[in-house]
Amino acid sequence: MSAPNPRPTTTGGAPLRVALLGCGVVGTEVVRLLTTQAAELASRVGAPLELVGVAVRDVSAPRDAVVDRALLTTDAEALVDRADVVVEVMGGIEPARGLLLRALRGGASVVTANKALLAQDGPTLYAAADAAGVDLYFEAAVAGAIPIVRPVRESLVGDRVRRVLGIVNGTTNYVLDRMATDGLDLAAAVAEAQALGYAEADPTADVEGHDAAAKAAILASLAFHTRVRLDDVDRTGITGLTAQDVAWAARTGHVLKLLAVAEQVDGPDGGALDVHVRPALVPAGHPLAGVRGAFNAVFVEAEAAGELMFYGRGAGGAPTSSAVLGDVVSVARHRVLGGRGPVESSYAELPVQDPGLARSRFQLRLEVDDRPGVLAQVASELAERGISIEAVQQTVEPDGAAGAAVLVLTTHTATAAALHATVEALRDLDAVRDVVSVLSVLRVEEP
Ligand SMILES: NC(=O)C1=CN([C@@H]2O[C@H](COP(=O)(O)OP(=O)(O)OC[C@H]3O[C@@H](n4cnc5c(N)ncnc54)[C@H](O)[C@@H]3O)[C@@H](O)[C@H]2O)C=CC1
Ligand SMILES: N[C@@H](CC=O)C(=O)O
Ligand code: NA
Repeated sequence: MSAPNPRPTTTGGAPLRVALLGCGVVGTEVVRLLTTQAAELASRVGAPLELVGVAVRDVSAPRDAVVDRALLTTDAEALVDRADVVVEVMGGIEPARGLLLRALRGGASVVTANKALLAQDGPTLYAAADAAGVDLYFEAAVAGAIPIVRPVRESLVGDRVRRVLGIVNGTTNYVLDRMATDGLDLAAAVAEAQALGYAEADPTADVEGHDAAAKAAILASLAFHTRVRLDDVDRTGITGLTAQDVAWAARTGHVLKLLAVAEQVDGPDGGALDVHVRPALVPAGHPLAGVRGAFNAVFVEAEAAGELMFYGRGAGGAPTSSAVLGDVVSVARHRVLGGRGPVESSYAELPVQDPGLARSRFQLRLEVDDRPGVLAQVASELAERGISIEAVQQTVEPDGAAGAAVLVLTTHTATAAALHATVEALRDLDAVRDVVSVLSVLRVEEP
């Protein structure tokens, strides 16, 4: 028989009071798990979890039957004040920020799925949690159900992460997948993602890359022990992509994905961070290319561990509620047993690199005059700026303009600044009718 636990309990087995802020797609599923798994959760925590209230905007709005209407309140502050654990799934900056600060300063532990808030003002929340000696957990904020915050913050903390590559937005992955496989247009695919509960309240946050940028900032902060904020992330969404871009990706052996990338680049004093979100051409054989629908995946390259991939459902009420409940159990256990979990560290304080200095391979698609000497002119503009060409493909499209050819150039690694200067110069050439697209190509590390 094992010895009795010598650590003091803070509750003596009394129920822990849980307050839920927000009862939408995720909140409803959190209520379902708290209700249907109550007995098992109590065993895992060492004390019952009692849902003491659910803060909503409108108590009379229609709700899933699993939500006990007697728990609904519009007085979120009063609810926060009588909770041991506050679960925030309302989203947005205010009033979520004020409520979570109130909770932390009052000594409650906090679980949140709110990546927008963490990426904008995480350090204020972390400081409040530190000052009060309580937990602030947020596994659901990055890649939904996939355990990635905990692995990066805890499991890999003894290693040195070099690069994190993520498909971290389910909506945009769903949209790109539907465009590639079913020929849907962007608006129709976004409407489907909204109906399935993947999209943010304002889906612009998804398609313009803000949601992925928030997750990139959180992952970069954890992986590189540096405070990276939303504004530090160089961001491009998917609204500029066309059906042709998606089709050409396939023709050149790639799949178009919206990637969130955080990488430590070499340089003096430990180097700098390149943190960006942008559509990228992923070679069809890379594990990230096979991530379909609303699934997410985060590919981590670490010095000792090598390559790791975390894959699963990154959006949707039920998957996200799994991550929320995992955190609720962790913080509740800490309250029962005493102590708190690992906290953020930002000792490295690496600067974030100027986006113009970021290096990538690129693919340019041009519409050019189909006549002798044009390829040489184009190649000379690249050479003039030190950009080396890896591959060239030229075709005359059956439905193309008269006398025009499509030229697809893939470059070796170049800086974004050199590439953009080249694109401007190409646009000025008489023989170049249009620079139709400029896309990054994922750099694949040799094993
Ligand atoms: N839906 C998903 O797949 C995922 C969502 N998240 C995050 O979870 C959070 C919630 O997302 P969803 O449930 O999808 O959003 P939702 O829009 O379905 O639900 C949010 C709920 O909070 C309520 N709310 C907003 N402000 C309020 C206030 N001041 N007082 C009381 N209630 C208020 C809204 O009326 C709504 O019912 C967001 O931070 C989101 O980014 C994270 C991972 C996945
Ligand atoms: N809107 C987000 C939800 C999860 O964070 C997404 O589409 O991934
Ligand atoms: Na997660």
